[in-house]
Amino acid sequence: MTEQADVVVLGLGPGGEFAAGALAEAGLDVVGVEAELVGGECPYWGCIPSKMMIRAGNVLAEAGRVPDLAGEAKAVPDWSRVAERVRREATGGWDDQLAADRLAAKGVRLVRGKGRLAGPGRVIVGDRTFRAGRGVVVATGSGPRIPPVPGLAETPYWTNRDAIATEEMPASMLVLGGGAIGVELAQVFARFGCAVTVLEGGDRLLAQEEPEAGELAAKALRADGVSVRTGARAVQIEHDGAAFEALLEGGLEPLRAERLLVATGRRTDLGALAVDTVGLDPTAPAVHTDGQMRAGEGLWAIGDITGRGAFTHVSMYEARIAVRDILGQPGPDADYRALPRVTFTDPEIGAVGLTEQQARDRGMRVRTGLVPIASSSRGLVHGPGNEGFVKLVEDAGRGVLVGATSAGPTGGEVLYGLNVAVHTETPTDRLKHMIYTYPTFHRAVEAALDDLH
Ligand SMILES: Cc1cc2nc3c(=O)[nH]c(=O)nc-3n(C[C@H](O)[C@H](O)[C@H](O)COP(=O)(O)OP(=O)(O)OC[C@H]3O[C@@H](n4cnc5c(N)ncnc54)[C@H](O)[C@@H]3O)c2cc1C
Ligand SMILES: NC(=O)c1ccc[n+]([C@@H]2O[C@H](COP(=O)([O-])OP(=O)(O)OC[C@H]3O[C@@H](n4cnc5c(N)ncnc54)[C@H](O)[C@@H]3O)[C@@H](O)[C@H]2O)c1
Repeated sequence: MTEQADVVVLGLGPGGEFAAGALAEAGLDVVGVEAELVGGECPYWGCIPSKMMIRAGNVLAEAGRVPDLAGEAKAVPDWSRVAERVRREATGGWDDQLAADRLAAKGVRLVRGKGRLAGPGRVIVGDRTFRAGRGVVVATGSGPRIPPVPGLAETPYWTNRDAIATEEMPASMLVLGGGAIGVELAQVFARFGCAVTVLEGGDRLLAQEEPEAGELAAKALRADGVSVRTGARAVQIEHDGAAFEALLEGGLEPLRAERLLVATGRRTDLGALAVDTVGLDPTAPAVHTDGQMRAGEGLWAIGDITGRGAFTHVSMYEARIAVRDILGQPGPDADYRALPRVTFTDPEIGAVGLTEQQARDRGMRVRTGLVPIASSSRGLVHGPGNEGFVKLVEDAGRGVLVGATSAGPTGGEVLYGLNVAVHTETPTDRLKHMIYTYPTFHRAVEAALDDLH
């Protein structure tokens, strides 16, 4: 027998959980389908536990700066404290009962299981079929992309999930991929005494950001003892029961490590969702949507599955738009010009909008301004750990910022003002004539504006 609902939300990660709750609170009959844990990747194996781990590593690094600034401090890393905090405070022991109860309190009917589409407005979960009167929201997120390196699939490699859940700090770890996951976790593990090597196939870390950001990340990782190998690819991976061995392109000396973390990007599986039953391409890497997150008649898609940036804030942003649209409330289209992101290394690397190269590739006449944090008053005050920079990218034709990077001790927080500037297209001439608090890290923005050339 087909069960009726107004809306079925498929996947209850940050976007799906928000959408399901908001639609139910608005009075709709909502079924939320979740295959694993209500809350998705972010609270259990992503943002929250990884940032707790990073916080712990940063405290150790700060302790290491005490002798230069304040006297003596002895910090003895103990991973069990971090693992315990991740277990207790972040993930509740990887138990989603609280989240499930919260959703139920909002009126959502939670259905546990793997769902798939079965034609317009229809979702199958196990032996149950649901018919959604208003529509279906697809919010099934992404999983790790495992590269086809010979031998890798047969080894007990780690993904982010194993690295986040580990109770033991390995003696050594090889990280495949120098993107956000690779660099954040490499630094944490190194700070807890693990001998880490990052193998990045491209010519720099954080390839989606400014080259200066990749250089800074590499310098920071090396300072923590990480071996950073860019332009390096494994051609064969083996595991002998005790350790991994990676044979490298070019016949370079093989690398051995106790653990191997695969952090080479994310993937979606539209085939498994049977998107062909609603007329979409099951081989596509993402679900294409319009500005109101519509992917078809009575079909919305939000989060990692839309391919607009694998970030929790993108998923939540898109969820708000979809909720509004489903409720028939008018609102602006999704706008990704000022998409912000922060890589939570120490120093933090915040960025918004376009990189210099992306702006040039779009045919803009570009001016850039760049100032190191260390040369600012606040950088001087801060002392050790003051590495970073502010880089601005201006569309000189329109006199507005189209991109910016703020790297430094609080780079992610400094980003906020730049995010507003790019989003609102505030003329750079107006930005130049405002008052910047002294002595803050964000005051480097004023100097970078003066440096535009
Ligand atoms: C290590 C790590 C660190 C990260 N750090 C940050 C960060 O600091 N900041 C940030 O913004 N982002 C970060 N991210 C990215 C962030 O976690 C994701 O972008 C975000 O979780 C995506 O949300 P989502 O709503 O698309 O769904 P997801 O969180 O991917 O959840 C999707 C849910 O759908 C369920 N599902 C999938 N298929 C089905 C199905 N067929 N039926 C039923 N349920 C299904 C899954 O079980 C899952 O619970 C990090 C990711 C990782 C891995
Ligand atoms: N702070 C944050 O907001 C945060 C933190 C972690 C993850 N995330 C999100 O999760 C996404 C996934 O992170 P990620 O780091 O896995 O992916 P990524 O796409 O950011 O980086 C993957 C890297 O792996 C490299 N690579 C691919 N195949 C390789 C191979 N065979 N050998 C060596 N290198 C290879 C790529 O060149 C790339 O630089 C990010 O793009 C981001 O959206 C966000």
